[in-house]
Amino acid sequence: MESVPQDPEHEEKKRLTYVLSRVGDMLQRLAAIPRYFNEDTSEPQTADEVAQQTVERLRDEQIDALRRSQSEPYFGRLDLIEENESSALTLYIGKRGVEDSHTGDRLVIDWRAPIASIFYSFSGQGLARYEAPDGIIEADVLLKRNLAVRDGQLIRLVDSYVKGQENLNVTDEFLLYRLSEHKESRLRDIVSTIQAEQDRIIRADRNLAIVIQGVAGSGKTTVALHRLAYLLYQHSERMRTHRMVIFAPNAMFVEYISEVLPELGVGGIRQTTFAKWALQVLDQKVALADPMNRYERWFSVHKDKMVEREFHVTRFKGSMQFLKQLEHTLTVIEKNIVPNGDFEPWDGAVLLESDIRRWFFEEYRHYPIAPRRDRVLARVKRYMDMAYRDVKADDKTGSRKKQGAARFRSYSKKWSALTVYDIYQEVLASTLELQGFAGAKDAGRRKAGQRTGRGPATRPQVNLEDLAPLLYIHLRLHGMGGDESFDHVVIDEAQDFSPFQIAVLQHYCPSGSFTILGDLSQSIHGYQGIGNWSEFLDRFTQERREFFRLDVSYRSTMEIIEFANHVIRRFKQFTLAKPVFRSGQPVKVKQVPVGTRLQESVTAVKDLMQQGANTVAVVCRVEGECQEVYDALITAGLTAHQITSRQQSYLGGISVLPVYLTKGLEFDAVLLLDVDAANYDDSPESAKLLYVGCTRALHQLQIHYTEAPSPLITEEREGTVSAG
Ligand SMILES: Nc1ncnc2c1ncn2[C@@H]1O[C@H](COP(=O)(O)OP(=O)(O)OP(=O)(O)O)[C@@H](O)[C@H]1O
Repeated sequence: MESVPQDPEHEEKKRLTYVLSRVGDMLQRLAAIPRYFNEDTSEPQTADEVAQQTVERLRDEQIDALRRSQSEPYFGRLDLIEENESSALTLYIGKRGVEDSHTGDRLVIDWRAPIASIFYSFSGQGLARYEAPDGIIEADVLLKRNLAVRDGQLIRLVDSYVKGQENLNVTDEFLLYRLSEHKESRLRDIVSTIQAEQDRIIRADRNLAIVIQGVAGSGKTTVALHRLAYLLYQHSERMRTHRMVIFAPNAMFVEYISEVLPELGVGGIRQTTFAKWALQVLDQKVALADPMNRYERWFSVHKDKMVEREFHVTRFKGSMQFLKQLEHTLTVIEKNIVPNGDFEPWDGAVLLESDIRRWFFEEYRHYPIAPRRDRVLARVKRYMDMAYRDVKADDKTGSRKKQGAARFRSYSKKWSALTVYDIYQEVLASTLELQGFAGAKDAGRRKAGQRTGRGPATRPQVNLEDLAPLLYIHLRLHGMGGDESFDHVVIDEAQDFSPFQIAVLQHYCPSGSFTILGDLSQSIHGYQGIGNWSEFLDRFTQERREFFRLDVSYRSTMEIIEFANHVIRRFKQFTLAKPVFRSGQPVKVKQVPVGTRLQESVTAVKDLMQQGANTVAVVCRVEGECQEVYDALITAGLTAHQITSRQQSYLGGISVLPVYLTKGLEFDAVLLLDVDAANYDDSPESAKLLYVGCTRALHQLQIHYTEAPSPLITEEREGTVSAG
C-alpha cells in the first residue's frame, strides 16, 4: 500500500504548479494558431468556411475551458487501488477534464466521469464501487482530499479520508467552510461538495422520470442543474443541449440560476417559464393576463368571497378530470367533423360522402385533425378542378366555375372551424356549468377570455392555468413540430404545477426523461398545484420513475432552520428540514411601533449590511406594501431594488419584495416585516408563506411585527429566539 505523503501541502503546491504550467503551455499553443475566420464580421459562404468556423469555435471553447482551469483546475484528489490492480492511481478531480495534449496524460478527471463518483459516494467504510461502462468496479480508497484552489493558489487542504487513520467525518469541515462563505447574488455550482444523497440524483438513470421532494435549501435546484451537466456528458449522443429545457417559476428565477450551467461548461440549454414556452408554442395567439391584481387578492389575509371559487376553478382546470373532458370533446369534434352529404360542385358532378370519409378516417388518419382537414379539403378542391376540365368547353360564361367555387366555399364552412381558443372557451363554459360552478358560462368567458382591446385582431387574455388545456387542444389539432420535442425536461418548483401541465409535457418529451423537483411545504400556489407527489408519479410506469427525498438543508444556519421548522411544526403534513451543523446568530424577533415601522426597517437593513450581508431581502406580506418600504430605503440613501410580479429581474444587493415572490431565491440576510397575527394567521397557507420567507436566509433572519406577533412564531422555542 502506498504511504500518504508526509507534507501534503508541499506536495499539492508542487502538483498545482506542474498542472498550471501544463495548462499554460496548452493555452499558449492554442492561442498561437492563426485565425482565419472572424465571426463578428463574416458569415461562412462555402463548406470549407463552415468547417473552418466549426474548428475555430471548438478551439475557442477549449481555450475558455483551459482559462477557467487556470483559476481552479481541480477541487479534489482521490488515491485508490482498483480491483485486480497492484498499483495505486492518483486522480485529481475538477469541473472539467484536462488532458495534456502532448503526453496524453490525464491531468484532471471530469467530475462527471464514472470513477469520480467515488469522490462523492464513498462513505469511509469498506470498498468503494463505481459503475464503469463494462460493469461495477470496486476500489480500495487510500485518500480523499478536498482542495480549495482560487486564482491558481492553493488556499485550503482538508483530508476527509485517510486509510488506516481514524476518520472523523471531516467532509463536513470542508462543506461548512463552503457554506459559511457569503454568496454572490446568483446561485452557483457545488461540484466540490456534492453530498452522497445529491450525487445519487445527479447520476440517476437517463430514462427515468425522477421526482424529488426536498426541504427548503436542500439543493434541489442546484442538483437539477448538475444533473443536466451530467446527462450531457454521459449521453452526448442522446441528449442535445437545444432539446433540454428547465422550467423555472418566473423570469427573475431564470436570471438567478443563469450562471450555474455556463460555469459547469454547459451552454445553450433553454431556461424559461412554462408560460413563456406555452405562449410561443401557441404562436402568441393568446396573451397572459397581468397576475399582479390576482396575487394581491389571492395572497391577502382577508380574501374576498370570490377567491375560494376562483381557487376551485383554477384547480379544476389543472385536473386530469378536465383533461379527460377535453379529450372527449376533441374526439367528438373529430368524429363529427366530416359534414353530412356528398359534395356536388354543380349538378351532375358528385363526390360521395363515403369517399371523403375514407380519406379523412383512413388514408390521412395519421395526421392531426387540422392538417388532416386541410388535406381532405384540398383534395375535394382538386376533385372539383379535375371535374371542371371535363365540362370547361361547355362553360363559356364561366357560371359553372363560379357555382363550383361558391359551393366549395359553403362546403368548407360546414367543416368546424378549428380555433384552439374558441374550442377551449366552449368546453370550459359547458364543463364548468356541469361541475356546478354557478354562472359558469360567464365566469369561464371572463376568466379565460377578456380580450386585450377592441376588435377581432386583439389577442384574448388568459391565465397561467389556461395554458396547459390550450396546449393540449393545440396538440390534438395541430400536432407537434419536428423540432418541438424535448430530450429532457426539468421542472423546478413543481409543487405548483398541475397534473394537466405534466401530462402535456409528457407529450412534448416522449422519452419520459424528467427531473421534477419541489417541496410540498412550500406549495404556496396550492390552488393550482398538487397535494401529493403521487399525482405526478402515477403518470409514469413503475419501471420508468423514481422518487427521491432530500431532508437536509444546506442553505441556512441551524438557528434559522429551527425557527422555520417551528413555523410549520403544527402541520403534520409538512416535512421538517434537518440542518447541517452550522451555527450562526439567533433569529431576531422585534416589536416595532406602527409609527416607527419604516424607520426600523431602514435601521435593520443598515445593520445587516454592516455585518457583512451582500444581499438583503426586505419582505412584505403583499406587493402593495412594498412601495413605501422601498421609498423609505431610497430616502435613507440606500440602493435598493423593488421586485414585483410585473417586473422581475434580480439584481442582488437590497431587494424589496412580497413574500410569495421570494420563492427559490436566497439572501445573506432576510428581514420579514409585519409578521403580525393579522397578517399571518395560524392557517397552513400563512404558515407556508412565512416558512418560505424564513428559509430564504443564509446567515441572518430578522422578524418585525407591530401589534401582536403571528401565532406561528409565538410558542415556546427552546431558546433560539431572542426578542429584540
Ligand atoms: N452539497 C452542497 N454543497 C454546498 N452548498 C450546497 C450544497 N447543496 C446545496 N447547497 C447550497 O444550498 C443552497 C440551497 O440550494 P438550492 O437553492 O439549490 O436549494 P433548493 O432545495 O432548490 O431550495 P428551495 O426549495 O428553498 O428553493 C444554495 O446556496 C446551494 O449552493
